[in-house]
Amino acid sequence: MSAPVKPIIGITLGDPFGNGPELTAYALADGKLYEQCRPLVVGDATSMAYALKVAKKVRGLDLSLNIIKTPAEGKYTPGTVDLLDLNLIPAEEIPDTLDQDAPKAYGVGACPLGGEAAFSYVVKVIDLAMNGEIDATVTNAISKEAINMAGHHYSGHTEIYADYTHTPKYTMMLAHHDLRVVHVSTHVSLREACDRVKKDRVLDCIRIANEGCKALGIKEPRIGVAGLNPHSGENGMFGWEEVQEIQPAIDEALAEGILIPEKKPTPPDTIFSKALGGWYDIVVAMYHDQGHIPLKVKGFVYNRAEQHWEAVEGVNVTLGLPIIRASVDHGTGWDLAGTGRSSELSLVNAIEYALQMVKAKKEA
Ligand SMILES: NC(=O)C1=CN([C@@H]2O[C@H](COP(=O)(O)OP(=O)(O)OC[C@H]3O[C@@H](n4cnc5c(N)ncnc54)[C@H](O)[C@@H]3O)[C@@H](O)[C@H]2O)C=CC1
Ligand SMILES: O=C(CO)COP(=O)(O)O
Repeated sequence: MSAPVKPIIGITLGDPFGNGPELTAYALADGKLYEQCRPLVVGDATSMAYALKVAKKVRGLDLSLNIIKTPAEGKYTPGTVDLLDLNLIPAEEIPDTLDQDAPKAYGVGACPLGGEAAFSYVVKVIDLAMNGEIDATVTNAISKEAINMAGHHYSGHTEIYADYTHTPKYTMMLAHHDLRVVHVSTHVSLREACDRVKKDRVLDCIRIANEGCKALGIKEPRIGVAGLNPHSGENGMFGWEEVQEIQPAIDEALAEGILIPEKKPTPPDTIFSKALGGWYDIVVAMYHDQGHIPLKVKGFVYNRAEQHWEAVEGVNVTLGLPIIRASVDHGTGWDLAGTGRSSELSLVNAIEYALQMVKAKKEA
């Protein structure tokens, strides 16, 4: 019997002056990954080649680069990084500090060149997935400032993916192992976020959260729905959104058979402690930081005495798309990018999540 065909996971390099290239080198240095999938990097050969040299210098890793034009040309064997080269970053644009004892941060930060390249990698990987040439996509961090400097007016990957896949209803999920959260709104001001707490959007997010958990193989997802105001408003004393918008959305979701154990908005200050205690498979948060802060408090662990991040874990998944997208949940890490001292855990988590979704999709 022939071995099953392994899924191709398209991984974008992210901003070429950010941490994506070196994290990709570290994640792909794990030969075991190749037992489960065929990783295909979408980016620039110049950036990847420099990151491989950093990986060799800092961690002693010996990886070779296979520059290809189509996914079919990949070797997909441990020790080789297969890269679809979009050829947008000239080698001389990459600050080279390899002759020093420890490589220094690029120090370039957000710029139109990096933004244009990062945006192009994302568009390319979406295109490959939409055409069925790859099975899932995983993204490294882009800088919102840089893509906007390059003239691409999006607030992040989520909106780019939604636009290029023509998806009207979607939401951002963050996950740290079994702790998951989706967001009613993301990159808008806090004032605007409050205005966006509307029954229809909350209901859409509950439905997408339910389907998203099923896409991860969870048969009967249990959903916690956060309130917006302190103590969920105390029946209008501290705001009416729970009464006027969130409860009606919950009632409709319950009528559709969706499992919301508490049947009402849960006070936001305790919902994540309950989620950690196993009350829900996923939480619906009312705005960006309500969901992001608890997930990053759990996933980002800083050792102040030794002055370094011990863990930067967590995954960002866009739910509601016709294709699979999982991502690191940290940013470009400008202060460390280029030094080889960033942690690849979040990228490894994202690849694992993408594989879990590919498997659940096949079994559905
Ligand atoms: N997934 C994405 O595409 C995201 C992109 N961003 C972008 O990243 C840029 C910088 O944003 P910041 O708010 O500074 O967040 P950041 O996550 O880049 O950095 C926050 C802190 O975490 C550290 N850090 C980040 N990733 C790390 C890793 N893998 N290993 C070790 N330490 C790590 C950084 O060095 C910094 O001290 C912005 O332009 C923003 O648009 C921010 C969040 C997510
Ligand atoms: O900035 C992020 C989370 O705050 C990541 O957003 P995107 O996944 O949309 O790029």
